[in-house]
Amino acid sequence: MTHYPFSPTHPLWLLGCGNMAGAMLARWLETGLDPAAVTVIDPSRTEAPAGVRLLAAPPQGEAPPAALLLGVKPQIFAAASAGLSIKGSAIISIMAGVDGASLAARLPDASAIVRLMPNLPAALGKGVALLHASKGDAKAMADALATPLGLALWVESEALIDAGTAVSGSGPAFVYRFIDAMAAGAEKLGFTADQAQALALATVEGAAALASASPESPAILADRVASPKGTTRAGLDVLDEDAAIYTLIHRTLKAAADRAGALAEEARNG
Ligand SMILES: NC(=O)C1=CN([C@@H]2O[C@H](COP(=O)(O)OP(=O)(O)OC[C@H]3O[C@@H](n4cnc5c(N)ncnc54)[C@H](O)[C@@H]3O)[C@@H](O)[C@H]2O)C=CC1
Ligand SMILES: O=C(O)[C@@H]1CCC=N1
Repeated sequence: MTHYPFSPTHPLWLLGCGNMAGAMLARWLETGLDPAAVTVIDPSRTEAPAGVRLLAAPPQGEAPPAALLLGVKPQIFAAASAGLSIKGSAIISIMAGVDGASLAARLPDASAIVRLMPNLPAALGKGVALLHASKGDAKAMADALATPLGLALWVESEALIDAGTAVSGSGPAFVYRFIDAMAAGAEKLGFTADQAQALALATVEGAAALASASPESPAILADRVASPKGTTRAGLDVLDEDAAIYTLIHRTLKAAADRAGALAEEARNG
């Protein structure tokens, strides 16, 4: 169980609680966060986890929360945060792109601002949380929120949050695409759709688990699978032709990271 620095009199508010903030909240509650310490502000939710207060709009006339998690889309951040009273609160933003300077300009009364870039496997405690301190000191609070999500990693350079948004924030989608492509290939080789998906998923899960447990790098492990003149080498020769897979993944990550920069601009104009 994690010790969370929140209570009904020292609360955590979530502004926007959809896919990502919802996954984080589920994990926090599962690991000991007191639901009575949490308020979800989200106009399209009809229910919240047991014991969590649900509001359609920011409460008026209440003391500011200890921390406010920004879980809305970057494009609606400006509209959604208007009228929020957060004097002295710590802000934890999971929004892609929106930089610390924009957050500070929009929420000047915040005592501290942390950018936290999570990913969806956080729901299982197998996610990644990249963190960057933009203003003030909310390290202990942010650590308490990040650690139960999986790997928590602070970065000095804010640019690495955009880079990490591409690698670990968006990354699960790229891995899912690989699994889907492997399953589609397996179907073409004769497996049923169900068999193909099960094979692809179990292979990726097992390969990742072994890579985690092994002192060897993934590059070495690939060579371990490949017997000289065997089946794996024949397949790797296709993936490696003109560094095809490296080039494709680099272009994929670059496009995602560049989009984070563009989102920042859209949020500023939103
Ligand atoms: N989905 C993912 O895997 C990841 C998402 N993020 C970031 O998380 C944020 C949310 O993304 P998702 O959860 O995927 O989107 P989502 O659309 O599932 O969640 C956004 C939530 O904001 C709510 N909302 C809309 N207007 C609001 C308002 N005026 N006040 C309060 N709440 C309002 C919506 O009802 C919705 O529940 C984005 O900024 C995104 O960049 C970051 C990392 C990973
Ligand atoms: O696609 C997006 O913009 C968000 C940020 C990282 C994952 N989902």
